[in-house]
Amino acid sequence: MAILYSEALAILEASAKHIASTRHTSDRIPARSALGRIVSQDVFSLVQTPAADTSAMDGYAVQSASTLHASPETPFVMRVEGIVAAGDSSVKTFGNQNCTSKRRRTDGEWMDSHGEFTPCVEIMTGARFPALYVEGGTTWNFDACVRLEDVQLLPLIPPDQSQLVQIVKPVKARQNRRSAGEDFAEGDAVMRRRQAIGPQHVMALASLGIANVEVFRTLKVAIVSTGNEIVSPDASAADFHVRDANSPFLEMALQSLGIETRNWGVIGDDASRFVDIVKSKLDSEDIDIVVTTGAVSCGRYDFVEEGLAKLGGQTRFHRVAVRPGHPILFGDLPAGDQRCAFFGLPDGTGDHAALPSASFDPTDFVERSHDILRRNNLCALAS
Ligand SMILES: Nc1nc2c(c(=O)[nH]1)N[C@H]1C(S)=C(S)[C@@H](COP(=O)(O)OP(=O)(O)OC[C@H]3O[C@@H](n4cnc5c(N)ncnc54)[C@H](O)[C@@H]3O)O[C@H]1N2
Ligand code: MOO
Repeated sequence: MAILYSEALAILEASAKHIASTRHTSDRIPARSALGRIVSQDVFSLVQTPAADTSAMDGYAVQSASTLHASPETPFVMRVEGIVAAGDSSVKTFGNQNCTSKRRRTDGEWMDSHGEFTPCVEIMTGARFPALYVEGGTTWNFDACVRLEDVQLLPLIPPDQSQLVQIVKPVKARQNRRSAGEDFAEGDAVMRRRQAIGPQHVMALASLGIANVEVFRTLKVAIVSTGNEIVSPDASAADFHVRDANSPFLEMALQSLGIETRNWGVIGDDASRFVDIVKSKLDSEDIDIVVTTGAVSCGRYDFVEEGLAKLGGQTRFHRVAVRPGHPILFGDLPAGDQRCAFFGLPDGTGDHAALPSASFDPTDFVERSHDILRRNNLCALAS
């Protein structure tokens, strides 16, 4: 007796949940090998990046407030006190020769109201902003960067060849300054559970020093074709043979979802041989779902249900009141000390894409198990 489609879905859901809950679901793997994998838990940043305020441009770190009156008519002149590049922990000052403070031009032209040159520091893109700079009792806060292109170099001044630079418009507060934590602050979510890892995530994780991620285990699906008449696609085939078209289709369909597949080959219409092969394969490898094609109808050689029982498996449903795909069988069977899911798909090429999820996320697994029915065009309920 066939059961209703809705009943089949309910059974599938309950069994899939049960199976999923008894199997280990996630792996911890290097982020750099995790492309396409699904994270099984939220990933949070433990640090901030950038780690410190950095310059977004090559130019000069200046105190913006002191440049307020810069204009083409009244250029604002600064003396370059040092240089800082990405990777430097502090400013390299030009030393005594170039850094003697409070030098004055006799005409006072390039001095501030105290008769001193305003300091600045040459800064490279990505360099940390210099800390507060104290010179002769004055504290300078280099809060902004003026681009190299917006600065004019003036002739070096003897005797120590100090470099003076001038600008002709004010610099805005924090101009060209990237804030610490601008990309990620400490505690920010980098990825959310069930997100697929893309190249951009690998980049973000790398920038935060997160080397390993917890991902849902990739589902492993074993595929078995049944039938004495079935031969491999590359075999020479007599007119009573049928080339195995189902397993290549299933392999490709599953692999396109990132699922690992194992092809256990063609097994003739022989329940005992089926039992031996499936048992020894399940003993040697952790498989989540076994999918067979053929041999689920009611003919003399349709042995799959019998084979499943001999393996200690249980049929949860066999035959759903829908066409095509009417004789579909679903159950589970022992696999080591756990149980794995079992789908016995009916015959014909192409009309059954058993497409469970790429990952062993229990919720996803259930949804994707439904797809096995849906993609079989089983949605058209038969009466
Ligand atoms: N008396 C009844 N007979 C059938 C019924 C029924 O209710 N009463 N249901 C029919 C329906 S519906 C279907 S669907 C099929 C299901 O048959 P099986 O799943 O048992 O499949 P087989 O008999 O093994 O093969 C049928 C057909 O498909 C070809 N085949 C099988 N495997 C492959 C493969 N890997 N690659 C290519 N082709 C394959 C096989 O050679 C047969 O031609 O049962 C109806 N019968
Ligand atoms: O159920 Mo069958 O041919 O109708 O797939």
